[in-house]
Amino acid sequence: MQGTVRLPGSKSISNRTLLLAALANGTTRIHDLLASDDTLVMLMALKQLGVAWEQAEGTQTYTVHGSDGSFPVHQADLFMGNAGTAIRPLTAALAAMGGDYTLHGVARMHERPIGDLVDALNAVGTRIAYTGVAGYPPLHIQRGQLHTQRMQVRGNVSSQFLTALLMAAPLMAKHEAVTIEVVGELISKPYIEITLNLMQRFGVSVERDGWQSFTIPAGQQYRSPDTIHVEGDASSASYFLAAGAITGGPLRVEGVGNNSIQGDVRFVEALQQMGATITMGDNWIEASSNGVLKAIDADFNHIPDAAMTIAVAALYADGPSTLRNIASWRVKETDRLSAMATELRKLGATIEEGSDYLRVTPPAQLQAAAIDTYDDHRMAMCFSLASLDGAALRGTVVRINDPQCVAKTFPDYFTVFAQIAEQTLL
Ligand SMILES: O=C(O)C1=C[C@@H](OP(=O)(O)O)[C@@H](O)[C@H](O)C1
Ligand SMILES: C=C(OP(=O)(O)O)C(=O)O
Repeated sequence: MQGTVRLPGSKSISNRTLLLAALANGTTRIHDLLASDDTLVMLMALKQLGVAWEQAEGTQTYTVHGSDGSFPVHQADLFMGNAGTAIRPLTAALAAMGGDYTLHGVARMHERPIGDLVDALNAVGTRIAYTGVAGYPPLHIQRGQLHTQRMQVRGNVSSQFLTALLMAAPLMAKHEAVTIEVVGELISKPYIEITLNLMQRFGVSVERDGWQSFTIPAGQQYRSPDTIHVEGDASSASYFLAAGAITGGPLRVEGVGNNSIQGDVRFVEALQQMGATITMGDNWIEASSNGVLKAIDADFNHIPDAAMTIAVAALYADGPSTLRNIASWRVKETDRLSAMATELRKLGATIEEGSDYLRVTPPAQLQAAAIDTYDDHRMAMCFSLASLDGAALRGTVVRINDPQCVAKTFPDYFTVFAQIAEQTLL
């Protein structure tokens, strides 16, 4: 498969930028915001909270009028879909502001943990209650009495809890510094770098001691940087880069490159280990190969989303591959370890599913299969790769059930995928 794909905007950067712009002093113009379910959830929530924004017609340029640290509306019932990057940061920001808010989402959102974040916040005086099952949304937030100089949060279930506290911290550090300590292990670390980078661009600096503690000096206010340009999504890039590696390519993605602040660009290191050739510019990445992929055995804790793409690319490798340290897969859009194991087996692979690892032994010949997607955009996108001709394989008939779930982060994924496939055939 050959060609060039212009990537949609990064989900992680889009939703962080929207929230920071909404909290900031001043007006922010955001270019290339991701258009998807997850960003729509954030945009609609901000509108309900009284934050004014406009979309320039026919573009993904948005102008957000910052509320200077305090949303105008103090009572709201907010639908968060299944967007972790919306519910977690908004919970912390709204709890810090105080008001009367409920946050809820789709059924799966009510099975995704949020207890470590709620514990961290309630320990310093916020009032967040569970209206369903303890530890999970829906949540009810009321006004509390804050004493936030020292906060503690666990980071072994999701890094988004630390991200949420960091982004809300300037609201709580008006007169005294706030220190956030990470208790135990922290997973998905590169996402914290995205958070700190964007906070910095909005004028807030954070002092850090490695991954252990983060101090937000008192008296800082988010200030609009005027303009923010959202990079292409590095996780979305992984499907096309893997397609280049599986088929020989070259396949190029535009929108991310050497200058990216997203940890998922490190997906290319895994492809390189598998024998692919990667070239990169400031704003593009290209993958090609000689059509033979090597098996890989690696820790994927730093790139949990893009790692799903490796699990499917492993079908084309020359032996068994092992993806380690991916327990967080179990609490995302679906139990991804179990879903991945079930669907890879349908294609003929031999799978060992551990509590926090997956071992994929490719079959001699892929079998045609109908793949279930579990309302998980990444299941739909990464299994599209199983339809490709590897060097040693003929194209396989893969049916993707319920493909519309890609709307979470990449609504026209299958149109783009089909365009590249057709161009290659011409
Ligand atoms: O902060 C972020 O933007 C994200 C962090 C990761 O979650 P965990 O920290 O829960 O692994 C990732 O899987 C998610 O898609 C986006
Ligand atoms: C885990 C994901 O999403 P969320 O931001 O909802 O956690 C994902 O996009 O793979």
